[in-house]
Formats: sequence, structure tokens, C-alpha cells
Amino acid sequence: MRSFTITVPSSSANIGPGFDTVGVSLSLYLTLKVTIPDPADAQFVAPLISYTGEGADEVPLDAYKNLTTRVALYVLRCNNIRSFPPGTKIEVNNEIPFGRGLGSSGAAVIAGVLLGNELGQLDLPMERLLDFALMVERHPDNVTAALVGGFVGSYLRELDAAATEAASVPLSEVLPEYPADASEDWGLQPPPPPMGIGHYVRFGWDESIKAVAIIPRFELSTAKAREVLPTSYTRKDVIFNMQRLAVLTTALGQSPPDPELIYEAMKDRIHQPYRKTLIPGLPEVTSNITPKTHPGLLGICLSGAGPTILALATGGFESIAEDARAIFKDRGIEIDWKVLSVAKGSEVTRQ
Ligand SMILES: Nc1ncnc2c1ncn2[C@@H]1O[C@H](COP(=O)(O)OP(=O)(O)O)[C@@H](O)[C@H]1O
Ligand SMILES: N[C@@H](CCOP(=O)(O)O)C(=O)O
Repeated sequence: MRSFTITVPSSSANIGPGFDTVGVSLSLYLTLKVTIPDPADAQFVAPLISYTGEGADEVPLDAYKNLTTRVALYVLRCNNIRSFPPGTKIEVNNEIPFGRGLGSSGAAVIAGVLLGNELGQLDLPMERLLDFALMVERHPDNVTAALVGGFVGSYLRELDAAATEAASVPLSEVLPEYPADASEDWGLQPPPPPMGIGHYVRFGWDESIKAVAIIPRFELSTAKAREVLPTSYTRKDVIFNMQRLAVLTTALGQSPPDPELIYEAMKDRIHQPYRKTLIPGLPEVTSNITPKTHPGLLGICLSGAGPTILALATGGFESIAEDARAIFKDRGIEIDWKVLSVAKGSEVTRQ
């Protein structure tokens, strides 16, 4: 028998101006405890999944439907391993709320890539693990932060024509919904990722900075929150974001952090103005809660695709969150809030 535990942190992408570009890993976790019996003791073929925590009432427990295990199967099949090891048991505990902009799907994808790597004993390097994740998630900010940890900037390499085609296959071909008896299905060979799609760098993060996650009690799928974005932008808006992002990536690593610099550097004109239609109260929360009104606040923005609001602060957490609560409440929206720290990257511990 062999067993291992996979721990993947949540993440907050964009941090204001860094749409699809920067993300930070945070201290809510998706954890998988995996046991693989000796082949002689294996009693069933499909992995047996149990699941507790966030999303437990909606997540599929069929390994051929569940996002994490489908990604694991993608990694295995690209490496010529057709099915899960017989008798695999996966106990999942999830602290990351679904569809709130805290990287639940990115974490599920990274967990799947690490699961495939471990189940197949593939020993893939970090760069290759990221390639697999990017074939599924397709924007690098969440998955890179969840995999490597910290405050991370990333880009996707411009691929040559053949690699572009390979990387553009529909998600349904990367992650087909296999039939229930998929262990018997030898026909489907998914397209492997091109090599070296994603590249990243870790920025500094001053240790006094905490993340207050103000989490509205409704879900907004990332896909829906991307549909409202335009396909082109004015030069003025692009420059507005680039100027702020250039400052922000260094400013968050400085000690002590400068609230005036950071508050302005966390403003955005690429995604938040368009997403406000889906998140009542967003403009009011980000403009009424400032370092002047709330000492300790550094900056405030939408977390990922929302609806969570991310306030970076060195103190005054409760007053920031409770004032945001009041603004949302006026619009009929209840919230929960948590003070989170920047987390380490994903870990696999073999028992
Ligand atoms: N731990 C998980 N296991 C399986 N599927 C998950 C898990 N976490 C998230 N998902 C899937 O991802 C969806 C949410 O993804 P998305 O809309 O991108 O929001 P988020 O901002 O939380 O990543 C969920 O509705 C669910 O289908
Ligand atoms: N850059 C993406 C990030 C999505 O993050 P999620 O946590 O909401 O999945 C976007 O803004 O669409």
C-alpha cells in the first residue's frame, strides 16, 4: 500500500490591475488524502472519492466527472497510463468556496495535476505540471500561484503555429466526460500540452500584509464573469493598468508598505468596471473604503473574477470588513469575511 497527501492553497488573482497576470496564494486549502492498495488487495476499479467541506453538496463523486480526478486522468493518459490504479481511495477536504473568486477551480486543477503525477509516479518537473494545468485553466494567474505559492506574476509563451493549435483544442477534448465504465475505454487519447507554456516569477510580499477576504454569499462562475469583458481596450485604459501594475509588484514587497502608493496602484480599468454589473456594491466598496477612512488598509479590489472583495491591510481588519458588510447589506447581499495570510505553494507529502 502507498499513501500520500496533497495540499493546495486558494488564490486571489488580478490584485486590481494584473488581470490574467498576477495572483497570490492564500491560507484556505484543498486537501486530498490518497491511498492506493497493493494490487492484490484492490477490490474496485474506479477511485472511491469522499468529500467534505465547501462544495460537498454539489461536487460529483464519480471520478470520471469530478474536475480533480478528470485532470489526473488527463495527466495519466498523456503519459500512456490508461486508468487509475485499482482501488485508489481519495478523501477530499475543501476550505475554498466555489465560484467566489478565490481560485477553487484553479486549486482543483492543480490538485488533479499533482494527483496524476503521484498516481503514475511520473516525477514531472514543476514546469511540466504547470503545462498540464494551463491546458485546463488557460489563464495562468490562479494556477501558478496555487502551484508555486506566494505573490506571483506569469505569462504564457507565444507558441509556434503547431503548438498553438495543440494548446487551443477545446476543453472537452482535454477533459472528455468519460462514460461510467471509462476504465474500459481505451479509445480516447487526449492531446498532450505543448512544452513550456507558462513562465513565472515570484515577487516580494511584506510579511505585515494580510488579505481580508470579504465573501458575498452568492456564486459567480468565472466563465460568466469573463463573458462581460470587452475584446478590446483603449490605449488610455491599458496604460492606466500597466502603470499601476509596474508599481504594485514592487510596492507590496516594501517594508513598511506605503498605503497611498498601494491604494492607487490597486485600481483597475480592464475588468472591474465591467464586472460591477454582476456584483452590486463593488464600486462603492472599493471607493468608500480607503486608507484615510480605514487606517491599516493598503488597497482594495475584486478577488479574481469575484464576487469576493480582497482588501490588503496591516490592521483594522474588522472595521474594513464590517463596513463592506454594511454596503453589501444595503443591496440585499450577506457576506462572510476571513483574514488570510499568504500561503506556501502546493505540497505532496508521502506517508
Ligand atoms: N475541489 C473541487 N473539486 C471539484 N470541482 C471543483 C472543486 N473546486 C471547484 N470546482 C469546480 O469549479 C467550479 C468553480 O469554478 P469557477 O467558476 O472558476 O470559480 P472559482 O472562482 O471558485 O475558481 C465549481 O462550481 C466546481 O464545478
Ligand atoms: N484572471 C481571471 C482569474 C479568475 O479567478 P477565479 O478565482 O475567479 O477563478 C479572471 O479575472 O477572470
